Amino acid sequence: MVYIPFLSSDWEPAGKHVFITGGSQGLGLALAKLLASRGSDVTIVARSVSKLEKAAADIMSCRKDNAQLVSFYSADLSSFEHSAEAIKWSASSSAATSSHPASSPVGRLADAVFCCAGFAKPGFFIEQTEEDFKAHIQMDYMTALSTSHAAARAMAAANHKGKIVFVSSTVGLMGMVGYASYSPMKFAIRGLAESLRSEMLLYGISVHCYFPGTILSPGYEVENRTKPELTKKLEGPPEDGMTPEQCARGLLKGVQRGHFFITTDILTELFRANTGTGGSVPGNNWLLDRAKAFVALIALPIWRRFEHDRTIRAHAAQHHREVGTLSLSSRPYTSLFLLSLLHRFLSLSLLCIIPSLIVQPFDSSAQLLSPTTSSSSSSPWRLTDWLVRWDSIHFLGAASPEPLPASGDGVGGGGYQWEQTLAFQPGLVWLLRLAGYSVQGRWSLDAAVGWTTVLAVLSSSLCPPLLYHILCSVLSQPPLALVAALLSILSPSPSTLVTPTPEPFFSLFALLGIALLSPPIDASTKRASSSWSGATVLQALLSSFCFAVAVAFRANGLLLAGYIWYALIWDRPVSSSLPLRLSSATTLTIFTASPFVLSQLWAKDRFCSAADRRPWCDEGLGIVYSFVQSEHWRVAEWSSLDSHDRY
Ligand SMILES: NC(=O)C1=CN([C@@H]2O[C@H](COP(=O)(O)OP(=O)(O)OC[C@H]3O[C@@H](n4cnc5c(N)ncnc54)[C@H](OP(=O)(O)O)[C@@H]3O)[C@@H](O)[C@H]2O)C=CC1
Ligand SMILES: CCCCCCCCCCCCCCCC(=O)[C@@H](N)CO
Repeated sequence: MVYIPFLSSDWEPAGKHVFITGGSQGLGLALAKLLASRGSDVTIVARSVSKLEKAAADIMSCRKDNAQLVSFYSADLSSFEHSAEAIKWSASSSAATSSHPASSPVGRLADAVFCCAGFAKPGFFIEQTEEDFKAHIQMDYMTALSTSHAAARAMAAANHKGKIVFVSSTVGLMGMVGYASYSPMKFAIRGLAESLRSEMLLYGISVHCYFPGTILSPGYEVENRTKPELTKKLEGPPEDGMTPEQCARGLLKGVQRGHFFITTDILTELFRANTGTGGSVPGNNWLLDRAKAFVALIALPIWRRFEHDRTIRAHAAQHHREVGTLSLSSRPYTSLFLLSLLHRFLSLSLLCIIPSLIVQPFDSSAQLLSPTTSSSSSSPWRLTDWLVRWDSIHFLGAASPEPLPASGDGVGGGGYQWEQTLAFQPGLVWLLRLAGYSVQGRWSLDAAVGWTTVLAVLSSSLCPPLLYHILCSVLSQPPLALVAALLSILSPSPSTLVTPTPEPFFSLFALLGIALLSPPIDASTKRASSSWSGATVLQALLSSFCFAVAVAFRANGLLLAGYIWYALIWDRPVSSSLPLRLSSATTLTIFTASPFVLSQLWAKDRFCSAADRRPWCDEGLGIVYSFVQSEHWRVAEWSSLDSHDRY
C-alpha cells in the first residue's frame, strides 16, 4: 500500500501509543506530558530509573483519562541491542518490572517513536578529545539510529504505518563554534531522517525531523557549564530560548500538520527554508517556503558576515589568551633562534671576515688599532680587523684601562677620556672591559672584541623569537607574528648585530622587558588576569629592571618607560586605586631611567669640577648627552657633515 501524504488528515494522538526516548526530562518529558494530556498512551525510555519513576508519575498526572497507560523503561539507547529490547518490551505483555504503577509495558507496538534522547558537551574543537567526539557519536547519533532502526524493523515487520520523529537542532542546519562535536551528529540525524523519509515510503511509515533552537531544559543547564563564552554569546541569553513545553507544542503541531522538517523559531526557519527545502526534502508550504528562502538569501549572508563571523574574529584575542591556543612547545621559538643564528654567522663571515681577508674591510676603523694588531701578529686571528666597525672603536677606547696604542688620533683609551664619548652609555664599555680581562690577567683587546661578539650574536639571535612571543599575544595572529619575526631577522644593518655594538644587548633587554609586561595567565581560569596582584607588581618590577639594563646600553631606552605606563595605567583594568598605579609607574620610570641619570651625574662630577668647565656644565639641565649630540654630532642639523672634523 502506498502512503499518500496529501490525503492523510491531521495526525490524532488520542488513543495512540507514543514511545519517547529521553522522556525523563527536558523536551522528552514535556512532550510525554503534552501527549498524555491529548489522550496518548506513553512509554518513556532513558537510563536513570529514579528520574524515569519521577517523570512517569508526573506524566500520569497529566492524563486526560485514567485508563491511559504510562510506562517507563530503563535502557542505554546507544546500544542497538538495548534499543531493540526497549521497543520489543513496550509492545509485549511482560510483567511489571517494579511496584511502580508505570512499570508495566503498554503492550502494543508504538504508533509514534520520538527520538528525544541526546546530549551536548560544547567546547572548542582543538580542546576536545577522542572521548568527547565518541560520546557525541554514541549519545546523539547512535541513540537516534538504534531507536529508529529498532522501530522501523518492528513497524515494517508488523506492517504498522507508524511515525518516526527525530530531534536534530538548529545546529543540524548550520554549524557553529563550540559545537564541532555535537552539530555533525545533528547533521547526521538530518541525513538519516532524509534517507528514511525516502525509504520508509515503502512501508507507509512517516518520518519527521525537528530542529529546535535553545531549549531551557536540564540538559541546557549542564551543557552551559562547559560551553565557551563565545558560543553563549552567539547563541544569545537564556531569555532567547524556549521552554521544553513551548518546544513540545511546536513539535506536535508540526507532526500533526505532516511537516517533514519542523522548526519553532524564526532563525531556524530561515535556515530550513534556505538549505533544508527543495530537492529531496518536502517543503511545508510551497509559497511561504520560497518567500522565506528569499529573505534568508538576503539576510543570512549579511548576518553571517557582519554579525556572526565578526563576533568570532573580535573574540580571537581573548580566545588565544584563554585557551593558550598554541602551546609553548609547538611555537617555532627554536627554529626562529636557529635561523637568526644562521643569519648572524652568514653576516659575520660574508660581511666581516671574508671581505677583510680578501680586500680592505669596507669600514677601516679597525686600522686605527693597527699597532696593537701588528704587535700580536703571531696570532692568525685578526679579530679587531674583522669585527671593529664604526663606533666600536670609541667604545673600545673607553673600555681599555690604559690608552690604546692607536695609530690615529681620537681613539684615546683609559676610560672616558674624550668628551664626545660621554654620550655613550656605559653598558657596552663595561661589557668590553669585563670581557677583556677574561683570558689573561692583563686586559686584552682581542678577548674584549671576541667575547663581546659571541654575546652580541647570541643576544641578537634571541630577539626574533622574543618578538614573535610578544606579537602573538598582541596580535593574536600567530601566522602574522611569524612573518614579522622572520622579517626582523633580516636587519638593514646586519653587521651591527654581530660586532661589539650596544644594539644587540639593547634590543634583547628592551624585548625582554616588553614580554614581561604582558598580563600573566591565571592557571585556574585560563584567562589573562585582570586584577592587581603580587605577580603584576613583580612583573612590572622585573620589566623595569630589563628596561634599565637597556638604558645602560642606549639612552633612547628611556622611551621604554612608556610601556610601563601603558601596562599599569591604560591596559589593565586593575582593581587598585589610580594614585597607587600612578605612583608605581612613576617609581618604575625613575628606576628605568636611573642608568642614564647616574651616568650624566657621574660625567658632571668628573668633568665639571675642573677649572676649565665645559659649557654643558652650566647650560640648561647640565646634561652632557644632549651637548655631545648637538656639538659633536650635530644631530638634527642639516650641516651634520661638517662635524666630521671634530672627531
Ligand atoms: N537543550 C537545548 O538547547 C537543545 C536540545 N536539542 C536536542 O533536543 C533533545 C532534548 O534535549 P534536552 O531536553 O535538552 O535534553 P536533556 O539533556 O535535558 O535530557 C536528555 C534526556 O535523554 C536521556 N538520555 C540521554 N542519553 C541517553 C542514552 N544514552 N540512553 C537513553 N536515554 C538517554 C536522558 O536521561 P538519562 O540521562 O537518565 O539517560 C534525558 O532523559 C536532545 O536530542 C538535544 O540534543 C536540540 C537543540 C537545543
Ligand atoms: C538573521 C538572524 C540572526 C540570529 C542570530 C542567532 C545566532 C545562532 C543561534 C544558534 C542557536 C543554536 C541552538 C541549538 C543549540 C543546541 O542544539 C544545543 N543547545 C544542544 O543542547
